[in-house]
Amino acid sequence: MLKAVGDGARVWALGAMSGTSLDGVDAALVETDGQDIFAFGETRYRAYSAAEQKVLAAALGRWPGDDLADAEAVVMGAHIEALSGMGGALVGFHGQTLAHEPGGRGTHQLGDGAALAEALGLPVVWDFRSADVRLGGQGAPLAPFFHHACARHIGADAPVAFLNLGGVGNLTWVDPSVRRPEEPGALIAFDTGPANAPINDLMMARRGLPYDEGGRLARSGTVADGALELFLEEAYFLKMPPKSLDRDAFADMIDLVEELPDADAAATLTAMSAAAVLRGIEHCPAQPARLLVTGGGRHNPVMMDMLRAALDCEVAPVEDVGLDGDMLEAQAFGYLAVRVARGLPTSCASTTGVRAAVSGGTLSRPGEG
Ligand SMILES: Nc1ncnc2c1ncn2[C@@H]1O[C@H](COP(=O)(O)OP(=O)(O)OP(=O)(O)O)[C@@H](O)[C@H]1O
Ligand SMILES: CC(=O)N[C@H]1[C@@H]2OC[C@@H](O2)[C@@H](O)[C@@H]1O[C@H](C)C(=O)O
Repeated sequence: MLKAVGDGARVWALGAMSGTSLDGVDAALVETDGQDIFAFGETRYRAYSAAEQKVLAAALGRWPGDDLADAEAVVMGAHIEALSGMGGALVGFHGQTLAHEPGGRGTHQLGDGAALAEALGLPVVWDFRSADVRLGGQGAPLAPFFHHACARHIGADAPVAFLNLGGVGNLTWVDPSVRRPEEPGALIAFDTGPANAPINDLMMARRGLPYDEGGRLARSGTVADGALELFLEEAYFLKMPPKSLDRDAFADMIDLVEELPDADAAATLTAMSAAAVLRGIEHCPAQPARLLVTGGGRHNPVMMDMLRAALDCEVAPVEDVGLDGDMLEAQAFGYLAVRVARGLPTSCASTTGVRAAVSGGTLSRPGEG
């Protein structure tokens, strides 16, 4: 099987992502040779229960060596359930990010790829971020090489940008005329700032709800310009890419809206996330023809309207070009797994700041352990 993965032919790869919002595991099949995308296949979503989310939330900020047995059992159990029986020639297993300090202690994605390979009977590529960090990179974002393939897959003939609005936001500017993602000029990518995480935290603190469904609370409020201006003074926005963030890097921004009524606070946090994207676009070489939005934030019409009001380009969910915004990250790690199995790079200076293009990830085969 691995020979087939290694020989350059197209294969079906199974990708799995458990994002920073701790909602569940996304799993998706993608057919690729590690360069081009040929087809997208079955997808699955396995939600974490409230009890599992609690275990994972308690593990956030922890590092290898800490007692993480309960959290690891949650991550492994959910992935085995999600991925079993889906098929594919190999698996790309992101794991659950618990901590991310690329300039400090490193980056930590919980999950044991060797154990997953045993459980599924398939080769598993995992620990995608550590090698990049060891070589001086941010270890994130890693979806950009996949975004480059997506831009070519959808037939983009001008620069286009992908925006993922998850807990954190990340932006990839792609010039599809540059054939290989690691070539100069092909990509610029970085985390824009907070996206949904602060809004979710506010909703939980004030209303006991996980998120602002449809942006309804924000829609009924007024943006506090003073708080927005203070937020935009954050040094992060002036920093040139590449740059990346931990989920809670902006947790203090909730203090900026502490005195505001609920609706105004929600409107202001939503405006902050949109403004962070605008600042991000200013770091791109040119305004993209289109901003294609993926991740849960594309379901928030207030956030989408704020982006449309601030940007000159078309702002559309990735569904408009036939992609699946709930599964793009899972597909990305399936695609990246094939690149790792074939020794192709998964990040480079313009995506993570790594010294030289690197193929980041560990390959574990069943029967090795
Ligand atoms: N209908 C909706 N209305 C408003 N917000 C929504 C809606 N659906 C999802 N969201 C937001 O999107 C979030 C989930 O986004 P997503 O699944 O992309 O995050 P993630 O993949 O866990 O994060 P990351 O990409 O940072 O790892 C929810 O927590 C919520 O804030
Ligand atoms: C360290 C880590 O897990 N980062 C995530 C997180 O979620 C969004 C943003 O922050 C991005 O940097 C990254 O995920 C996507 C999938 C990426 O690597 O492209």
